[in-house]
Amino acid sequence: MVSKALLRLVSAVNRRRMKLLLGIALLAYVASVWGNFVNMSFLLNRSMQENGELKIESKIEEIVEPLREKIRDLEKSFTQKYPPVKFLSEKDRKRILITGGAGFVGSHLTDKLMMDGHEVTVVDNFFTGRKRNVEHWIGHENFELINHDVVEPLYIEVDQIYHLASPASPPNYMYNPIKTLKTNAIGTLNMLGLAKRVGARLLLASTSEVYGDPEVHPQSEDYWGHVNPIGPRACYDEGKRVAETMCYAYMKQEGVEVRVARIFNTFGPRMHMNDGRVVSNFILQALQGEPLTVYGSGSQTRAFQYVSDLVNGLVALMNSNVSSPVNLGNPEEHTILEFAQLIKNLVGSGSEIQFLSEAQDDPQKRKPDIRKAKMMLAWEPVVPLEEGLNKAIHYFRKELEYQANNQYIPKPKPARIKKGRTRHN
Ligand SMILES: O=c1ccn([C@@H]2O[C@H](COP(=O)(O)OP(=O)(O)O[C@H]3OC[C@@H](O)[C@H](O)[C@H]3O)[C@@H](O)[C@H]2O)c(=O)[nH]1
Repeated sequence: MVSKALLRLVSAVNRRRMKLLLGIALLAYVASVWGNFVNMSFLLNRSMQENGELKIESKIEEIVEPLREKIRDLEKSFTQKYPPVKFLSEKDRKRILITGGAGFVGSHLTDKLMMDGHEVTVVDNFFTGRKRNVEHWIGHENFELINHDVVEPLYIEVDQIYHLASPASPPNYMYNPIKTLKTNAIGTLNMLGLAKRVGARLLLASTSEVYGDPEVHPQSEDYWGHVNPIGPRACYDEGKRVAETMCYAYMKQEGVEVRVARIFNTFGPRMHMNDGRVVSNFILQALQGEPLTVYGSGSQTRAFQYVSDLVNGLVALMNSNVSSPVNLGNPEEHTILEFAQLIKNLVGSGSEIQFLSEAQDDPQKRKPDIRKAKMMLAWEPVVPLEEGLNKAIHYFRKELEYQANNQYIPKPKPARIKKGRTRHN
């Protein structure tokens, strides 16, 4: 009896304990489920938040990255790297003035003389020259750019003057004939005056156009030429002829050291898109699928030199002791029609060839006799025509892209005389 009662008591106690234990276990379970739930929702919340933050961050990144790039570009332009420049001792370093130094030929000459280690001052009135042609030197300690018209006097200390300032393409020099005459006459007078004052040597960039429409072929330096003094080209032809006359008057009367380069047709990168000469016209027309405009029958001939050959010739002449005129050109002669075909092929263009009326007083044949330059300067052109043309084509292709990005594509200028009165100063 007693044992049974005891057993009941123990099991009753156990039952209660069991219930208690079960209760506690249940509570613990509920607590843990609740805990997990809270944890999970916290994690969920956090990941959602992180996700949102990531999205915002990537959005910000999208906006900021182009700005960062702009800052990097600006920093680069402040710490500009220049093309490599040789070091020259004080004794060998010259102070050189290049008039028309921002133009097509002038800017290539600037590059050469800067890279050779000289101090170069470029003077340009930016009629046909462009700052873009020399912008890669701006800020360099050996370089200076002056916006100045050579028709006005210039006072500066220099050892050598390369006098290139003048429009050179027929449409440009015919645009304002009086200004062309003033530039070549008064401009050259001013530069010779400067050369005399400071004891500098002056090289005149003369032209094959002093031979006019030649009756002698090929043209050597002793040919006096066949120029129409009142024709549309006279402002340039006669302007350069009088510039040559002035050089030799200053040499004989004042002892100024002069060099005269008679430059034949030249082409290459940095010709102006609006230049209007045959090479830039044909290349631009071929690249844009427009007809190649041949003036006259296309049987007139020219011989074209690449600009780097010319620049080497100019420097060789300046530093030589040859004071009489020297032809600088490539004697490989072609008809203009052959030339149009060659450019069409090199560009791979389907453009047609269009024959327009002949330009007045257009020289019918031209080819330099370069025996003098070969003998006295040990100079001759080395860049083959096709190689030079491919470089020019590459340049104009890039220029067209550049212009397209800037929403402006100029059309080549036709070599026609402007009617009516033009302004000049
Ligand atoms: O679109 C054109 C442009 C020009 N031409 C012809 O191509 C020939 C060459 O003409 P350019 O205008 O290139 O040059 P030009 O030979 O007439 O004058 C040049 O001579 C030598 C340099 O001193 C000067 O750069 C420039 O005056 C000319 O017969 C001209 O009539 C065309 O058939 N089509």
